[in-house]
Amino acid sequence: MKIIRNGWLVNPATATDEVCDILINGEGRIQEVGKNLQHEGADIIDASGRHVFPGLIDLHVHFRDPGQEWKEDVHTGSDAAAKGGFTTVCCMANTTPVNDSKTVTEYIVNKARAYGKCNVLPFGTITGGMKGETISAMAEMIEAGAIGFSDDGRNVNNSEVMRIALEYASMFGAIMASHSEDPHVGHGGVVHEGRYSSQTGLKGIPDITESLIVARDIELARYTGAPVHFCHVSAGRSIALIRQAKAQGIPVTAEVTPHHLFLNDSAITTFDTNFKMNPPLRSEEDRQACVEGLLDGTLDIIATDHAPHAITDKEKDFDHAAFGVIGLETALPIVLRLYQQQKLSLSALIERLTWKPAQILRRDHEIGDLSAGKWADLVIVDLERSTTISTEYFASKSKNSPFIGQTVKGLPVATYFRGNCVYSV
Ligand SMILES: NC(=O)N[C@@H](CC(=O)O)C(=O)O
Ligand SMILES: [Zn+2]
Ligand SMILES: [Zn+2]
Repeated sequence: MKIIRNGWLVNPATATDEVCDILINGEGRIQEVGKNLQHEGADIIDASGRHVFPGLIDLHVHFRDPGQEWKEDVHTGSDAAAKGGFTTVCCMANTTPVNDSKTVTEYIVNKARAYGKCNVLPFGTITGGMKGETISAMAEMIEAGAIGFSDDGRNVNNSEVMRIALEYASMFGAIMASHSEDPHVGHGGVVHEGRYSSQTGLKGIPDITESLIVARDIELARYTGAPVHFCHVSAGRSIALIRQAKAQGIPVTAEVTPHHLFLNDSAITTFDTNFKMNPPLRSEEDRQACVEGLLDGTLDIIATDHAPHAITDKEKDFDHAAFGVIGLETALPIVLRLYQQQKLSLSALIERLTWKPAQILRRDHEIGDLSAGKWADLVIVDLERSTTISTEYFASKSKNSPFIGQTVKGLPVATYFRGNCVYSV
């Protein structure tokens, strides 16, 4: 038994926002939450002066396992998650081979379970081989532990394939995550099409590359009644469409990344390839629309799109460098700025990293909530602790962060997964 003593508990699921104790049983579940809890022989973890949040949940990471383990693997990805305060992450299927079978799904689930630092819940592909042509073996992947489907990294171009996939996946209650990118509009682009693409001469990807497919998938969700989740929304136009769809009762949800909330395309004038990702950093107006969308609930959750790449993939000229940035270790302190700037209450912010993603995952009966009976997945945070992010900061195998050099405040000091300490400073 353990008692997390005197931490300031922020638990959005129960609207708890006060100092209390958490008693954890030998199974790793919460026995009781309350004031001055006592239990003979329990280990006491002093959290006074610290905050306690449910373990963070990330609906969008790339762990490169199997196939590109030099960039990341399930173990180092789990280490990065634990360091960032995440106890559940959902890994995308664009591995080598892609996860379009129960074999790959089982491999990931078993490796993550054996390591035991966090839940790693795999996405399977929407289409066989991620080729966009045929529906993948969804039923067998669900049975093996997949939580949803996505061809993330690639758009599903054929609208009929997407329509059938939505209908089929909805029978399992699985998430269908749309990497919305028209393959032709802005093809070959590397940065947002606008002032800075002209200035730098880099080929642009316009905002409509995203919003055209967001519009299509909203129509598919409306027509089929099957829910669609939008990955890494970056453009103001997409957000306007999602807002309108939600007002009409169409079943859509959406995520936004820390980098699209806090960076804009002016960063690319440095030609630093750690600012290259897909979708690209967009204009300041788009960035502000992302913040607005998060504040008004159009964008439901924050997800990192943690996309590790080796130095050799990034130390290239801008046109040839890989798309993607890591995010697990920096997400919490970066988005805490919204609280520090008084744009969002701490509880409302933490809800977007815990309770809301648990609901989208349909796992809210067991995670994302620190109540009696739930898993003791939690993070203890020192809101005053600060650091300047450097390459040494990362537990991830890759160092491709756009936040290197930035000073952040509010860091995890300990992470508990199923009652076990998996990270501490
Ligand atoms: N976001 C990225 O720039 N890259 C991702 C793919 C993706 O999320 O679309 C990757 O797998 O590297
Ligand atoms: Zn994507
Ligand atoms: Zn991704």
